[in-house]
Amino acid sequence: MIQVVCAIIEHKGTVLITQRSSKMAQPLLWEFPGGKVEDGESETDALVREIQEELNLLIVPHKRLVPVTHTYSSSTIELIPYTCSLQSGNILLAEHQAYSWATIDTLLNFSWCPADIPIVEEYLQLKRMQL
Ligand SMILES: Nc1nc2c([nH]c(=O)n2[C@H]2C[C@H](O)[C@@H](COP(=O)(O)OP(=O)(O)OP(=O)(O)O)O2)c(=O)[nH]1
Repeated sequence: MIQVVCAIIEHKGTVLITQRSSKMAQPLLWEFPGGKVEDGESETDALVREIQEELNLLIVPHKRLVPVTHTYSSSTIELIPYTCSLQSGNILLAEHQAYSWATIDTLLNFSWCPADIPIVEEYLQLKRMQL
């Protein structure tokens, strides 16, 4: 199974979400940015590396949420989410089509990659408990 880490980057009451480009797998769907964990790499090292490469941002991972296993037509992934904070950098999109700093109450309005939906739901539940 392919392990994919993704970052829920929280900043000023919003979270960063990204739209996959037409050339990527799951084209034009929205996701939490991240990517595959390489051999010998920790989940959090992979996350920090991917966000630097894809978005030019330095992040700090915090809480690991519940991983989601999802089977797409060509492969099965384990998608492992972490809440993260932003340390520094300005967004430069290397691969994605678009990004949005989305407020919590708009998250369900986006067309998500299917594997992300349980993660969005868990995250919304966490946020409601914190209110
Ligand atoms: N990064 C990321 N990938 C996701 C999410 N949800 C989801 O289903 N995926 C899928 C899409 C891809 O099939 C796979 C991750 O591939 P990727 O293309 O983002 O990873 P990568 O940057 O390491 O890829 P590569 O081009 O180096 O192979 O996981 C998500 O929230 N974030």
